[in-house]
Amino acid sequence: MTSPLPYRVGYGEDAHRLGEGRALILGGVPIPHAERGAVAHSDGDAVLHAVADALLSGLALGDIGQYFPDTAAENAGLDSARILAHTLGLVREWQYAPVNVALVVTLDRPKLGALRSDIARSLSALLNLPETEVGLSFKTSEGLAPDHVQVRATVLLARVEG
Ligand SMILES: Nc1ccn([C@@H]2O[C@H](COP(=O)(O)O)[C@@H](O)[C@H]2O)c(=O)n1
Ligand SMILES: C[C@@]1(CO)OP(=O)(O)OP(=O)(O)OC[C@H]1O
Repeated sequence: MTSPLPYRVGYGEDAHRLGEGRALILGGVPIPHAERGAVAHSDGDAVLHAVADALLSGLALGDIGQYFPDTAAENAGLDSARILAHTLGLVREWQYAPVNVALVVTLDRPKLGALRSDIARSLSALLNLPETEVGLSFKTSEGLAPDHVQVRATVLLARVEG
């Protein structure tokens, strides 16, 4: 399976409500001292969900909910790294590979700046990309949406031979 295009662009988003008693995991990194975490069927890693959706959208392969329904008991508490690994497998089947990713994480609290390199390193390992190809922006909602985490992700995919 492949397409004639040498490059394809993908875009994904995810948002989760923040609730007490939940861990906040972003890009595979548990965020220390987070007062609230993502309320979700899986582990709620909105970064990995947005990146996986961006990869799928770049190849017009739908979205993660089609592959990992939130109605399936076996997906409860799912490690989102498994969603990303499955998605990367589909990308490889289509003979593409990610070239770079660019993300915007909107979260009022906690501040994430001190964790930028931890999150970039984790994403770089999960995506098999150099850290220089993982762009991370953090934004507050300026108090407009204090009860949720939102992530937007773009990815460039390049066709690979064989
Ligand atoms: N969770 C967050 C949100 C933002 N930051 C950093 O704060 C700076 C100001 O953000 P604004 O939304 O007010 O523009 C900016 O440098 C962000 O990187 C953060 O570290 N963690
Ligand atoms: C990941 C899945 C599956 O566990 O559930 P959630 O963790 O709720 O996440 P979401 O981004 O809302 O949608 C995809 C789901 O199918």
